[in-house]
Amino acid sequence: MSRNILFLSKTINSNVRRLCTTPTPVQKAEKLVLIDVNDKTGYGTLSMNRLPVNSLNVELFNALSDAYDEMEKNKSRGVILTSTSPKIFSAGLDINDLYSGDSKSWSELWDASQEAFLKIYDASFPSAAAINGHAIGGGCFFSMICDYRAMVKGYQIGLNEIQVGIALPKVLVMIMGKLLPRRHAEISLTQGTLYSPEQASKINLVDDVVVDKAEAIIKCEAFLNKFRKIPMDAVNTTKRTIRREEIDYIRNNKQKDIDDFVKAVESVEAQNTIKMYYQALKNKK
Ligand SMILES: CCCCCCCC/C=C\CC(=O)SCCNC(=O)CCNC(=O)[C@H](O)C(C)(C)COP(=O)(O)OP(=O)(O)OC[C@H]1O[C@@H](n2cnc3c(N)ncnc32)[C@H](O)[C@@H]1OP(=O)(O)O
Repeated sequence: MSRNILFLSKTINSNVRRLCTTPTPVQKAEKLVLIDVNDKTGYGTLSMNRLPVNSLNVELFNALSDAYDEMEKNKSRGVILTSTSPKIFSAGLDINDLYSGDSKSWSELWDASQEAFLKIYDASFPSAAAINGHAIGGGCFFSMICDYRAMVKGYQIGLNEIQVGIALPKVLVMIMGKLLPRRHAEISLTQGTLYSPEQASKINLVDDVVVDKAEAIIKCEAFLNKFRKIPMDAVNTTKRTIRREEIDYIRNNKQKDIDDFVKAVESVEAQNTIKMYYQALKNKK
């Protein structure tokens, strides 16, 4: 093919691609959390759908909160939290927002994250995480606040905030400190360790290691089924006793917790590290 024809063919192909992919104004935006309720079991599967990596921003936090509100309204028997991505549960906070934000946008981000945290952690039904891919930073955290975790082999999980340059927010420390044996929590939080599912299961970070998403869903359903014969009021009262410290901390210190987060993100050291981390992520290909 001559160079001119090759150029023409590339141009046509790229125009056709553009015509096929450019959304028209009438097209609806994709929902950030897809809800699928199983009529037989009464369980709702909530799939995070902010592709490619389900990075957590205000809109995704709000969509999670709204989905939980809907589950509460419909008297759900349980939720399975997962993702539509074939290989990522969630890559944590949106690094673009950490990199390019300001104190107002970081306050809004943390405010929305607190709301989503409370909806999930203080829900009146159990949540099980089907971790079908990498669960990093906030992605790991949102699986940790579910009542159960099944994770697919071959991916990584952990709270790596320290590597991104952010001092660990208090509620993350509280929850990891309760879930993991003390020594592992300390190492994990201060070094930002990422684990394979097999390693994570040895330190209580995940409950079961599975081969694929289908098996993760089966395990989650089996976990939720355990509550079918137990009165939910008794379960919820007990759960709230266990979780009171973290819930009260956020409810009673909302603004201080937001201020602490903003302070941690806006420090010069954190911003330099976030910038380097962001650039390394973009240059890795
Ligand atoms: C009240 C309390 C509530 C608490 C709420 C939350 C607490 C949160 C606290 C902590 C902060 C964090 O979460 S910091 C973020 C930590 N996350 C990470 O470090 C993950 C970084 N990403 C990766 O390691 C990898 O991308 C991956 C392993 C997740 C996937 O790798 P893969 O090779 O499959 O894909 P790419 O790396 O090519 O990524 C595709 C695409 O996505 C962009 N990307 C990835 N991660 C993020 C992110 N976190 N934010 C924004 N964008 C992200 C990446 O740059 C690629 O973009 P381009 O295609 O444009 O290059």
